[in-house]
Amino acid sequence: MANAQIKLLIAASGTGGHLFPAIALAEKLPDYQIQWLGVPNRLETQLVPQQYSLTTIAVEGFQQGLSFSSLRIFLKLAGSILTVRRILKQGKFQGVFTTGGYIAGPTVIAARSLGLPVIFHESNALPGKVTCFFGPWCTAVALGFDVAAKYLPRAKNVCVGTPVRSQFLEIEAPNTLDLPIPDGVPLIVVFGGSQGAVAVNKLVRQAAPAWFAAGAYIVHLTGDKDPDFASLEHPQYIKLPFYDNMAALLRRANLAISRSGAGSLTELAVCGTPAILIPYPFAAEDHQTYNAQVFTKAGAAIAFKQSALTSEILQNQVLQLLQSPTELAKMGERAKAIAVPDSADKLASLVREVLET
Ligand SMILES: CC(=O)N[C@H]1[C@@H](OP(=O)(O)OP(=O)(O)OC[C@H]2O[C@@H](n3ccc(=O)[nH]c3=O)[C@H](O)[C@@H]2O)O[C@H](CO)[C@@H](O)[C@@H]1O
Repeated sequence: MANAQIKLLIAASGTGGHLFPAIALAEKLPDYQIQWLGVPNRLETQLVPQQYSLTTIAVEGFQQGLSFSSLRIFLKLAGSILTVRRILKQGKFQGVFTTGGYIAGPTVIAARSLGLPVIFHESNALPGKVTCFFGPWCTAVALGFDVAAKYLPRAKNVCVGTPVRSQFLEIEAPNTLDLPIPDGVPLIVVFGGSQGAVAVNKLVRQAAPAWFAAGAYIVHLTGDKDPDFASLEHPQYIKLPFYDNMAALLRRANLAISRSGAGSLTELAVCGTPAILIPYPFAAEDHQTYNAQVFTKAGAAIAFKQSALTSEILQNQVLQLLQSPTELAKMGERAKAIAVPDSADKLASLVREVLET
């Protein structure tokens, strides 16, 4: 089969953690015809259309328990399945790739009911409900962390790591940081996933004066929903709602303070950045705690439960680490040991194996 004729539907929607791995995969398949399936008003409407044609459908997740609302969502799901079936048939697609989430349900059902292969990527250490339910029906389930396999005993699992954006694989990235950080000063980078983390932001602002006094600079990526965005000003403090050049920033950072979404962790590993992790306490099935455990067990990060963390504890932990560059370097090395820098290649090989043989 000539590759030019292979048509792949990518169903990836919502946050950076779902979109960036799918974009990284798509970039490794330049000979494929790729169409994107997403949801209106989510991040894909900003990130995808520059490169790929995007079709959006309305999907929602089920709430706990049965109610009129779940009946409405069930009818919507049935409608979405029919819509995706029509897209797949009309477009003559040969297969589907998805990174999970709400959009994966109707997409997997539609594709499998038409006999089409599905490759599902699950980036978290604890697979989501959608992955556990639909994984066994998929042709292959690609995993970000190998510990996830034990939760998917009936799926055809292949551990490939999680693909990162191409900027993380460019050797020149360390020199492209366009922020005024002097050479040689300790740099702390704070970020809370693709949407920011207001609770972490608050703790960091309270703890920051002692870090400034210790000579550290802070780049604080707050997200765009922080009501106190403007409340801290300091010559050693740079605040931004969002920053694109994460590879250069994480490589320059001496320490990161972060949520433990799979995308963020994968990038910390690829950059060898030591981290303090504060898992998002309301993430589905507390999966960010499981992600963080992969890094704490490896000695690559220190994790705190948000409910037990005060600004004093955070302040002292950071000061202690800043005074121990050797320990920070060791943590960075251990983070690098977890990384799978060629993950996008591995995932692309898996897609090709499924669709071309
Ligand atoms: C709240 C929640 O449930 N989040 C989930 C969501 O990811 P979510 O997108 O929230 O978080 P991730 O850590 O996976 O990804 C964040 C991404 O945003 C990027 N970034 C962030 C800030 C910034 O200024 N610039 C920037 O580029 C990071 O570099 C990273 O690539 O899906 C992931 C994959 O299933 C899960 O592991 C996360 O737990």
